[in-house]
Amino acid sequence: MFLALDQIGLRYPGAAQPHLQPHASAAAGPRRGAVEALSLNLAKGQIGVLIGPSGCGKTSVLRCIAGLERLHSGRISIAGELLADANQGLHLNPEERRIGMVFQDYALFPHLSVADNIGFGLRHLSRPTRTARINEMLDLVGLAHAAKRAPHQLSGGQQQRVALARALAPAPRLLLLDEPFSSLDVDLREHLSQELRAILKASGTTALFVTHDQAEAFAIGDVVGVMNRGSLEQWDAPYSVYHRPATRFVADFIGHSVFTPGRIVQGEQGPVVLTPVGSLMDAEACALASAFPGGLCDVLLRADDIIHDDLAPVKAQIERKVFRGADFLYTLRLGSGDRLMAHVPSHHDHHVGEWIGIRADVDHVVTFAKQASSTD
Ligand SMILES: Nc1ncnc2c1ncn2[C@@H]1O[C@H](COP(=O)(O)OP(=O)(O)OP(=O)(O)O)[C@@H](O)[C@H]1O
Repeated sequence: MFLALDQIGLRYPGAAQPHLQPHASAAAGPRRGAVEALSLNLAKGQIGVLIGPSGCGKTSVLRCIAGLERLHSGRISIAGELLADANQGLHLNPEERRIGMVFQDYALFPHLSVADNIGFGLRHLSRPTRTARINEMLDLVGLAHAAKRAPHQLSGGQQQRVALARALAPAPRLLLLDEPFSSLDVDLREHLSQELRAILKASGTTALFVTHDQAEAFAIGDVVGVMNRGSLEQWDAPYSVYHRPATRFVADFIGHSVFTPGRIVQGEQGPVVLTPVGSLMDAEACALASAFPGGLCDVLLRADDIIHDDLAPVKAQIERKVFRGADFLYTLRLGSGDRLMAHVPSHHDHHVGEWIGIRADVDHVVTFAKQASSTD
């Protein structure tokens, strides 16, 4: 693998990090670090994305790779070259790693033109080579017309593209991007995330991107990783992270979903999960009844899995609704008391308190061991 993180750990000197262990007690074991035994791989040219709640350690992982933090444990290599190894006490300095970084604040030099910003890391090159590379980067990010402008004469999105071009200009082996679009508005972010992916692919750049935004993660990443409390809970294709969450945390964190009580029984064509919204089948991947005591489990039901259907025998009462443009996100309560969520096209504008017909249309049945409270 091109980029390999092997069981890396990071502890900030003197940091108590109490919120990393909200229920900490002597029985909870040793103090957790900001990053704990985290492993991941990226192939050359792949784009990886890390997402997770605030404080879970995403930025810390990037800082370890960049060489801004020393590893407490584990090792990091690029193309087989060790950059850091806690056991050997090896730690290459950031400038020795040939890694580019793009941050949330574009950190452009205000007194330099766009072209000179992009050429900043190329001062060791001859003038013609440098100019050619700057022009190549300007074309890549679609800013050839703005070469002579100052950064303040550009929009936020354009400035971020200059920052990207500047980071790519020295042809880093790896590009790290830490929430580069977080100060931009939603429409622009969506546009830029597609553009970023195209630029990274066109230049064959291997990249690791950090974001809070799931839509952005899915739009950009070849591989998406979900972090929780310093650990990586899943590192997988975006489709799998959404449809085949490896842990309950990932299932809960990604998308709008609830866990509802279910019971797995053996049907003629494979396991069937009995739920308050009907029987679900996924012969290929559903857990067997024997996976849980008595077949009792919690079933993941995403808002996309619940279809509003007036003719459906199962009825649910609308508790809350949020208008999202193309659809409403309804929070529904069944007669049994179980809660569900549903994305319903916005022309189905029902009132809070109304009962509507629903049915489940689940392609991938995901089950977990039962927990005491399974409705939220
Ligand atoms: N320099 C530091 N010294 C001590 N603790 C730190 C330092 N930097 C980060 N931390 C702690 O390490 C943990 C992980 O922080 P990090 O910034 O990596 O998380 P994050 O997932 O990137 O969060 P966010 O999404 O809010 O940026 C947090 O508990 C944070 O408070």
